[in-house]
Amino acid sequence: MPQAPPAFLLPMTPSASTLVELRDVRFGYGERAILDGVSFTVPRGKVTALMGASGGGKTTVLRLIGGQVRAQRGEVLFDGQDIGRMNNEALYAARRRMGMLFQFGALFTDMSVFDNVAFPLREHTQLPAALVRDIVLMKLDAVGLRGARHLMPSEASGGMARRVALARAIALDPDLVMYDEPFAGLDPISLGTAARLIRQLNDTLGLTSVIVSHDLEETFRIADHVIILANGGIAAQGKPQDVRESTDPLVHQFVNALPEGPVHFHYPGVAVEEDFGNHAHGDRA
Ligand SMILES: Nc1ncnc2c1ncn2[C@@H]1O[C@H](COP(=O)(O)OP(=O)(O)OP(=O)(O)O)[C@@H](O)[C@H]1O
Repeated sequence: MPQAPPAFLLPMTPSASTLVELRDVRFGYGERAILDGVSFTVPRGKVTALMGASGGGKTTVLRLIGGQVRAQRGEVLFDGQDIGRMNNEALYAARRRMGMLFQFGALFTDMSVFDNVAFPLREHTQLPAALVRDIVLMKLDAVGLRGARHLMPSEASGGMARRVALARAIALDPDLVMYDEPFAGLDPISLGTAARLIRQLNDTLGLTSVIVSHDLEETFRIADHVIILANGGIAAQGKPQDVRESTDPLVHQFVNALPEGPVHFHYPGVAVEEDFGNHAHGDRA
């Protein structure tokens, strides 16, 4: 009997409803696995929130999708193609379809708001200056900052800077936008504005959004799909309401922000009675 070809040789057909899929992914820095056996899908056209305790590997998932790191096992599919098996050319092409907004969305401080948003267009396209100008103004308009184009980043508030970074992230009309902690450090009003903007841009521009955030309330409000990472795997995924009502102890601890539960407050170490008053270990710290 002829043997079936190995799974990775089978052609992958992009799914109409899924833009990103992780299948049984393992990844660790060094020996320690940060993610082990992680599988989930990011539905096309929706806002997906990736949540979980600090250090649980959320940013690492974004880096796997962006191809900054490669899975040590399993597959990370973007529109049906395995990011981990792409050559540099294919990877750059895939990345051009992704907008990334990392923590505090660092702007180039020596460039105006306009030039910050124009940067990816000038860098990655041959568009004439007049068209670049129109696109930049359109993107700035989408985030409510067309009038602020001449400002330097130092003249913008934290919330405004975040919106400029967002305009820059969508400059090349990506299919996917990934946000790492888009609400960190924002006051409640700017936070609400940023959240609504993410939702609105997702829907009006036909994007797919992935948000890594610790802000439960705001994130649950705007997300269609929530994935909770814990202990290297997926603790829960589904509609925000379903996840909120989960009876799983770990998910319950997380969505109710309880200090104790399956996720421990203490970093693993020797027992407290072994550590205090015992100088035999010879620890200096
Ligand atoms: N470049 C690196 N080298 C070694 N370890 C790393 C590196 N980057 C991250 N880690 C470790 O990997 C784990 C997961 O990090 P990651 O940033 O993905 O978590 P996170 O869920 O995004 O955390 P947070 O919510 O605090 O941002 C952490 O324990 C972190 O210390």
